Amino acid sequence: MSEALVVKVGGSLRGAEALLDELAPYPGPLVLVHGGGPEIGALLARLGYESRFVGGLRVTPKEHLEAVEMALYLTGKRLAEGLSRRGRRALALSGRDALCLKGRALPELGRVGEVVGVEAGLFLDLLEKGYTPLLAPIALDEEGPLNVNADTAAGAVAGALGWGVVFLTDVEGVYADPKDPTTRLPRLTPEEVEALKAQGVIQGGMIPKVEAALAALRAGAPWAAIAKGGLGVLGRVLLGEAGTLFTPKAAERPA
Ligand SMILES: Nc1ncnc2c1ncn2[C@@H]1O[C@H](COP(=O)(O)OP(=O)(O)O)[C@@H](O)[C@H]1O
Ligand SMILES: CC(=O)N[C@@H](CCC(=O)OP(=O)(O)O)C(=O)O
Repeated sequence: MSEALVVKVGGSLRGAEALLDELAPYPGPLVLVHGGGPEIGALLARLGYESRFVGGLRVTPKEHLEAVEMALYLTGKRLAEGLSRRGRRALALSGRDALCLKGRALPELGRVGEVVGVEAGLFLDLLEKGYTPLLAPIALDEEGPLNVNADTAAGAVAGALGWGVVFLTDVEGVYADPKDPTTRLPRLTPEEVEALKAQGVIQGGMIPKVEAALAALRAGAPWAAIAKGGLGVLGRVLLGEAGTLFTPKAAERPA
């Protein structure tokens, strides 16, 4: 239970003490990627901006980008402090640090991007020195910063490292009925995901999450899982007792 993991910490979970209590003592190496959707939305609203989402992605005009970064970076620093206070020394970074996330713009969404390059060596160097990297999902292209969905960023980082990835969120996994937590699907293959998307079962913020899980597999991650944040979740995911597990083929299980 000390496998190296990428863990994505989702919007609804930040500030939850239980999550920090779960992540801080995890015995293996962790690279963390955090979101900040609610914080970004709140800051944009205070500035009088409204957000529009397309396929679960926030349309980000250039004039919104500064607020997106400010909200994400404060979120990251708070998380880093919380983990560090619990004995896991964490450094809050973004793709602008050491140019560690390279992006490609999706111009129809403004300054939104996908990830095309990950400087995985930086994360390994920090881990070797005893620091846990905690990454905000901002990537760079030649014009500057891009707002990347945090699930997308986590999937790319997991692919580059070749590690399993757990997307922690506010639901137990993918549900067959989006409103009914008793309908959690314990495992999904890429083919099954496509069918659920076509049926409209996978909606909203769950779309970039499952797409990130599948992208991680394509990029080299051995497995990916979506699970609800809380005490004990990482161990339960690794035992196959919690969450929705994604593998390239139905027969494969995490190590
Ligand atoms: N089939 C589904 N199963 C579970 N949740 C779903 C499904 N389709 C859509 N969702 C929604 O996706 C949300 C998780 O995505 P999101 O809010 O973006 O989380 P996070 O902020 O943690 O990244 C859930 O709270 C739920 O409302
Ligand atoms: C392009 C895009 O949608 N970026 C996201 C980045 C933060 C994020 O993904 O936060 P959660 O994990 O909390 O949803 C956004 O602006 O909300």
